[in-house]
Amino acid sequence: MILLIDSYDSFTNNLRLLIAESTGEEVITIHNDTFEPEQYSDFVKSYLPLFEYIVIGPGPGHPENAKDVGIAGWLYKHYKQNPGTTLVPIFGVCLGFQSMCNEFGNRVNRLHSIRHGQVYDVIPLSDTDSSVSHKLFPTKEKTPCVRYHSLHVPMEDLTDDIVPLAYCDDVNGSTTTRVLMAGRHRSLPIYGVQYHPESVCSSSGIELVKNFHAIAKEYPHVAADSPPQLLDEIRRFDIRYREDHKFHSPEPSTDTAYYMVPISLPTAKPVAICDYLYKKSGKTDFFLLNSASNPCQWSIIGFPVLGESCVITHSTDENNIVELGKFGLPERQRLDLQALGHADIWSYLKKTFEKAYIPPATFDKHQKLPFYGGYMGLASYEEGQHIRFEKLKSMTNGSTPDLKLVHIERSLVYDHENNQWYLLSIKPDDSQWCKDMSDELLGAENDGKLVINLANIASSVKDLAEDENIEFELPDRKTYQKQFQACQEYLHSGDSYELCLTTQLKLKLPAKIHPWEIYLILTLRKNPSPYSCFMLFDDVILISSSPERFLSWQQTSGGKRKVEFRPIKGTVKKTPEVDLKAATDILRTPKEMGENLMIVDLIRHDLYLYVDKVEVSLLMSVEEYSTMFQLVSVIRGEIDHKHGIDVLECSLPPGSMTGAPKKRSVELLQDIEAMQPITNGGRRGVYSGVCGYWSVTDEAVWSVVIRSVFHYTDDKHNLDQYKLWRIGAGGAITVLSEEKGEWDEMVVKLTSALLSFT
Ligand SMILES: C=C(O[C@@H]1C=C(C(=O)O)C=C[C@H]1O)C(=O)O
Ligand SMILES: NC(=O)CC[C@H](N)C(=O)O
Repeated sequence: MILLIDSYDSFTNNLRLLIAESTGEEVITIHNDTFEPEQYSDFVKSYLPLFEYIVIGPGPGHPENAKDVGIAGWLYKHYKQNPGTTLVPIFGVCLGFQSMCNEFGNRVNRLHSIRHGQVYDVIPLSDTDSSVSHKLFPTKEKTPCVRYHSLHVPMEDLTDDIVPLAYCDDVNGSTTTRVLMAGRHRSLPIYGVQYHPESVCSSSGIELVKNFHAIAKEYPHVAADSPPQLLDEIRRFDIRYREDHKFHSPEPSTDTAYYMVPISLPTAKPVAICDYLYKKSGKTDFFLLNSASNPCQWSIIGFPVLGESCVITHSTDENNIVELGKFGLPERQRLDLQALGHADIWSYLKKTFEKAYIPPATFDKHQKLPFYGGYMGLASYEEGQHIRFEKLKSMTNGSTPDLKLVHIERSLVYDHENNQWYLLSIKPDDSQWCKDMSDELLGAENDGKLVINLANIASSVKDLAEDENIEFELPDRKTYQKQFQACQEYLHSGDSYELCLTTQLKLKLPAKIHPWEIYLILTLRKNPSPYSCFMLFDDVILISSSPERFLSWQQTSGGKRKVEFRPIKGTVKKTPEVDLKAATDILRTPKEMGENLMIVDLIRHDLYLYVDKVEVSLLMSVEEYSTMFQLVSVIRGEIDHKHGIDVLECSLPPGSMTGAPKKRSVELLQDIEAMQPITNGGRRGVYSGVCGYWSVTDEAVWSVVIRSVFHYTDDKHNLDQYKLWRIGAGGAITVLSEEKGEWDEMVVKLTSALLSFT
């Protein structure tokens, strides 16, 4: 068994998998603060003998801050003070390595040229130690490896205790500096590397771990035969151990009554149908998830039933309450989650979903569809992890709606590739509605009412900008400059490697403008995108034109789930001069590729929490959108014992919206973003969260809420004749960023939504 100590990095699970795969051993991962300082000595006595060796992982911060390293720093000290005893070998990675050098008398300084997500050749030095027959670097071969560090241990004045084992050449203009990349203690079984062998772009990670494994085996320490109860105890400390995560799928039921017919509406596109229904009734009691272009094949229109369909509301302002209402009715039932036996809203959702679950086999005799009914809705940024709720203020007069899900039993699903519509209902005894809806649509099609050219719809909508009462307020530039500086300080101090700094724009719209008009203008005319949505709840309205799919999961034939993330990171504005080729040249530079790589490694880590096989199937591909070019990667895995919703829960907020490492970055961003008063204590709300669907068959697609406008009906800033709409925008700040460039990128993104109103 191997112990991995995590210092809240966003790459730790990648390291765990690398160790497990290279050695075939069980790896127990604990946080550096899983034990309190007064328990450290007991920990060493009771648990340490269970392990063949310890890996001390990377993380934010500086080894001299006791809080940043926790038990890891103490362990090195303990080894230093007890050199004669039998010690369990240690392997330190990045912060874990810096911490080792620091404890043995070395300074840890800021790097002259900070490297985050950059590939460098690691060059081994000869190790003359003849007491061990294995070496960390047995050959002199250089290997390209990824660096994520702001700090380093100056190589030129290493203490005698530390033997350098590898370095890299860092070229800066005309000067080349050697940066220490690996070392070992002169006499104790402690080794370490400064780079990240677990990154997807590092070579020879497996060999490195195997070499250390062989070295560790030569030390006299032999892992004790462990009493099973001690093993059970330590496994419970593992960061993956979660008792409440079991999910019970019911047996396939054979008597699910449902209705599903393909209908032929050759001219109708999803927006045309919604627009037809809106024009006819003046109402928008539909929820639309629309894919105007690749890479999504499907669009879904959900029809909640007035006064019947359940709407789930959760606010992080009242974390322990879930509210249940009926679509279109103001009454809500308030339930206490703890009293119902739920640890949190996610555990409630899982239990509620189990009751609604219909195995995909039920629909086998029909066309396989992504959605047969289920939930449509959104989760805000604050529904994700690491938010410090005590600092937030509500955006509304009451509590801010953070999670909204409407249960959909009636829907229309459109297959863009085959131009085929499906009408569905899983509501019992619903054939009359199905017949009426189908007659209505076929009638409209025959009468030519769905033969609406999308361009015509778009141009028939009055340009919102003609309404001179529209006002908007950009984020304050001076404050943004301060925010940018604050980010730079944290990137230089080693607290973060990338910070996705975001701001919000206040948009005052006359109350008479209908949200559907905004949807038409935004998604048809101004910013067509693959993941647009229209969601009108009674307390929050979301109109999104997102290019970024966050997470999807699908069932496979063996009852497992295939999950896929599609992060975007790296942005270039489209201009007459910047075409695909020019954009590719700009995006294939260390700055943009480093930004993307950091998020790819972070998402691999999020996914590896529950999944043992993860692959990066697309790395930094340049994609073209309406107003910009972006770098896109795809990360896939297959989950066995857990479910898609577990992956969603543990990977929110989306890494592309936080930066890395996620926990520290979210905490820092909350304070930095609070400098702009509109954010109410660094609250992002719906922006930066996710929206999408979760089918009763347990398949789902969630996109990132960006390039979107949203409105809280009870927003603190609403005025009598005006509604306050919000548009969020931001971008990843790295040490290679310039303030003006980042401000401009943020404005381009704001503008992609704001264009609808100007
Ligand atoms: C933060 C936004 O976008 C995110 C940041 C990106 C970047 O830094 O390049 C790209 C896509 C999104 O993940 C936004 O659109 O507001
Ligand atoms: N990846 C890491 O562990 C980084 C260590 C340290 N915080 C630095 O920035 O240098």
